[in-house]
Amino acid sequence: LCLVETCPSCSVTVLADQFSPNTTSDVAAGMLIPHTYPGTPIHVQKQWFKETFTYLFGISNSAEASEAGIHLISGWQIFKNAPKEELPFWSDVVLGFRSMSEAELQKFPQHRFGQAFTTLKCDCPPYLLWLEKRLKAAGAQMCTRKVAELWDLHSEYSVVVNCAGIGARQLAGDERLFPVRGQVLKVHAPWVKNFIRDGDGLTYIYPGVHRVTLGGTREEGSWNLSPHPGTTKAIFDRCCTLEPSLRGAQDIEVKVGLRPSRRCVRLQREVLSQGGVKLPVVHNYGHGSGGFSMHRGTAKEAARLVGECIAALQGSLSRAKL
Ligand SMILES: Cc1cc2nc3c(=O)[nH]c(=O)nc-3n(C[C@H](O)[C@H](O)[C@H](O)COP(=O)(O)OP(=O)(O)OC[C@H]3O[C@@H](n4cnc5c(N)ncnc54)[C@H](O)[C@@H]3O)c2cc1C
Ligand SMILES: O=C(O)CCC(=O)C(=O)O
Repeated sequence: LCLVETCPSCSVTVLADQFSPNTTSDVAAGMLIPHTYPGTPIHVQKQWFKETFTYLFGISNSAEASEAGIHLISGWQIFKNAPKEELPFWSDVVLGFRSMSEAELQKFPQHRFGQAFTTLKCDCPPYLLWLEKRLKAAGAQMCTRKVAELWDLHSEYSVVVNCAGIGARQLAGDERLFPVRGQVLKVHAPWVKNFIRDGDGLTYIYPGVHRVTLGGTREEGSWNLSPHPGTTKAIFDRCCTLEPSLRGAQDIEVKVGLRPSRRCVRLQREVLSQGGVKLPVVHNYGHGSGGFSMHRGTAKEAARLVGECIAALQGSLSRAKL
């Protein structure tokens, strides 16, 4: 969508073997809480987060908010021990970041420190459907197709953007990309209004418009997409320790997704070439635990790189004419 908006003269086709609701992005809680990519400078990560926050904040303040599933949400991140950094790099991007008061901490007797703030949340299938609707309205084609090799696209398209998530491991032959399995529960508990996140990142309660997401797990290297019943019970018990009223939650649905993890998001141009024929590719994958938190910022950079590819193609065409 960002590409269509940046380069309205491009004709865009989205190829995917799975669309919503069958992608990793549909499993996510969709919270805007950044994770740190060790291989990317912090100022770049902050910029991606800020661009994403600003974009979604605009939607949350518009008449589209409900259909897009975007809303502000307030809550607490709590710690048993003092956090490594008192002020995370994103503390001045979210709204009203502050230390929790003693009175607030009384709700969490096992935790001694906490941060309170307001951030944004995307309700995942509705947000993805809203993006898809806007893309189609802008004239983009959606096509269900598994791509075996990026090169297979060279005769049909001038530039390829690779946003294949964990699928990029095979598609781009990238062994630095690995799955971090996450199991979550989606439950009906409409009385839960605030988010609660244990600072260890393992246990979280994220209320959305219709369902509350309870998490979670982070299992590096696991490709197993089947829910594990023992893990479901453990997640539920951990969340009930933080928010005992969840014992009354109903309609528990279990979801598993594979976070496409890497030291840094791969946002890069590459030119594939065979027998003198060239295919420019822009990679935009490896968002790990932060795909929602960073998506608009990384999409803007990917769209800028596509602009460079188009300029290079136009340059070589005019040279060929000369
Ligand atoms: C349990 C869980 C909770 C999460 N919670 C959050 C959160 O609260 N906040 C946050 O910021 N992030 C969260 N994440 C992370 C987030 O979900 C990911 O970073 C994000 O979904 C990655 O998006 P993507 O578009 O790169 O990948 P995907 O959503 O997996 O999309 C990749 C697309 O490429 C297609 N594809 C792949 N290979 C091929 C191929 N060879 N041919 C054709 N199509 C192909 C797929 O079918 C799919 O359509 C969570 C992840 C999990 C697992
Ligand atoms: O880490 C969080 O709190 C948000 C959820 C998430 O990003 C994840 O489970 O990967």
